[in-house]
Amino acid sequence: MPDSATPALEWRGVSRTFGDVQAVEDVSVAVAGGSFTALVGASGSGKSTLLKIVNRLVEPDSGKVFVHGQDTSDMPRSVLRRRIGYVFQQIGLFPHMDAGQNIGIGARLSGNRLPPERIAELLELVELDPQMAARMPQEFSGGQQQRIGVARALANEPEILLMDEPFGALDPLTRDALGRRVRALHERLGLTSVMVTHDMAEALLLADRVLVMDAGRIEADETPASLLAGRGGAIAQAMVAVPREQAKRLSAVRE
Ligand SMILES: Nc1ncnc2c1ncn2[C@@H]1O[C@H](COP(=O)(O)OP(=O)(O)OP(=O)(O)O)[C@@H](O)[C@H]1O
Repeated sequence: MPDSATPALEWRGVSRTFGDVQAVEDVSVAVAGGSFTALVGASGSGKSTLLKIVNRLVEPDSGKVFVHGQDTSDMPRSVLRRRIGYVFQQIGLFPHMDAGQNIGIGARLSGNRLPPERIAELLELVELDPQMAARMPQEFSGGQQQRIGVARALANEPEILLMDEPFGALDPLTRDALGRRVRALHERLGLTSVMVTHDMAEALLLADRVLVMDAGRIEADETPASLLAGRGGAIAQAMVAVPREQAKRLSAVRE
């Protein structure tokens, strides 16, 4: 039975190569239930692969993933994916399906149908008008589309929400607002969330814990406060320096 001492999610000695590329190398991390973790790193550092291994979009070469102490390699993929909501990079809505059908796709794939009232409830959860269920994806802005992506990920009432660069394609204002909304939803629904981002400022502002990846390995595992106090090593500090330098340069701008 799950209990609060068992991590909600754990990678244990997980590795994966693609040809000559070591995408993920011997990663062991345990994520506490109810926490919001950011996975930060340069392009190609292995963040997406680490996330995809959780719901078995990618299988590891070695190592295992546990959800509430249960070995995921023993679970049918459909059962695993019902317990884990996944927000894809580049939104990934089906263009020929309306918003409601996109939100209900997980249920449909497992032979069920989400009732219209549940679709309306999910749209309201991400602060969209329930009347919008019949609109096609291209009739929404990028930020609204990504909110539909979040509603879709939450449709099965998952315990864990994985987000792969969810705000990557959005303008900074929308990105900031949506980040706050997602953090508020995380609290309200009692989720365990892991979010991949390139953006250290976003990670520092939204997460309880920041994992820094480099060349397939976790190079730092710190709280935002600890990173801002200078800990986590050279790679993490080089990433923290970017928003800090920008803030300094902005505060030096005079009329
Ligand atoms: N299906 C695949 N086939 C071949 N190589 C892959 C595949 N998926 C990932 N890789 C390689 O593994 C490495 C890690 O990729 P991954 O997508 O996990 O990195 P990332 O940190 O998420 O990058 P980004 O921030 O650009 O999305 C990269 O060198 C990538 O080219």
